[in-house]
Amino acid sequence: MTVLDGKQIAKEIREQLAREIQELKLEGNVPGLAVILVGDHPASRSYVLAKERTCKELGMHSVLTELPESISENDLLDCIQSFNNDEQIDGILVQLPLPSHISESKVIETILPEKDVDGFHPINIGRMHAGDEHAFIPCTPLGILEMVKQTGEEISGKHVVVVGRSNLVGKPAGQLFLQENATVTFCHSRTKNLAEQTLQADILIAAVGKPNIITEAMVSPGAVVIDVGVNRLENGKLCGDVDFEAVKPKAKHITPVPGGVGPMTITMLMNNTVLASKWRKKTKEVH
Ligand SMILES: Nc1nc(=O)c2c([nH]1)NC[C@@H]1CN(c3ccc(C(=O)N[C@@H](CCC(=O)O)C(=O)O)cc3)C=[N+]21
Repeated sequence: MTVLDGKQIAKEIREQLAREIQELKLEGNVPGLAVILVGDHPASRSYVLAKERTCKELGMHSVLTELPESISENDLLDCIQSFNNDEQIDGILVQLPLPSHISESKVIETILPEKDVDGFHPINIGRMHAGDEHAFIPCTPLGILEMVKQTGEEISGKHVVVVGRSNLVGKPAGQLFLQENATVTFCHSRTKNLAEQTLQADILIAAVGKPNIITEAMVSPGAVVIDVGVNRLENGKLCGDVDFEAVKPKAKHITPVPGGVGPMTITMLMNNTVLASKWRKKTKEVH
């Protein structure tokens, strides 16, 4: 059994990215990320600050815009437009969730698809489903795939069971593994016998948002278990969807929370921003 160290894997990828960014800089191309935070939810704020810190650490250009909770939808859309038109900005991320008076889909659809490093724009979702190599793939699913690849386990032909079907994690994660030639099953709150499904998994991805929903009896021996849950307990501690201590002895590889998928997510955002910068530069050269 191995516990997959997301922090360490993320660090190695960031070192590689830092080298790539140095080379891009020599060509006069500095990847730039704009992060927009609406309101001052403490957890969102700390994620956003972590994103900015990582940008700086990698030598990227970064701009953080903090807007009040009361901002109108139109003013937020204008702010996005100004980054769409900003030549120094390759990637735009609007931290979710947004206040209820603002339409998330309007916001996402205002971001230029070429700068949508979250991979949430319908154009990128469509490109990803079509297997287009110029799709931005959402950061958490990308992080999950990287962690599974790190184990050296073959993915092709394996049975991946995804528990959770959110647009941000569950759905794109399943799609990504389908593209890697896995057989994919999606489970959710209406799934009849959840354990019957999860016991079929060679690779089990838990992305529900409920502490300990995946128990030891639901995991088959030797499975790879990826825990995407980010649950804040009353005592302030962070925990995943998997009963980690009980499942650990049964799994071949398992990710902890914290220190698993979370750190990979931010690193994949940096990866997507570097890609955005390279792709945009190429298009400019062609035209
Ligand atoms: N537009 C948008 N894009 C996102 O990618 C996005 C978002 N909105 N809204 C919120 C979720 C959540 N998310 C996380 C990122 C890193 C950790 C992370 O690094 N977690 C650390 C622990 C951090 C802690 O202790 O709080 C860990 O798991 O080790 C967690 C969660 C990105 N999200």
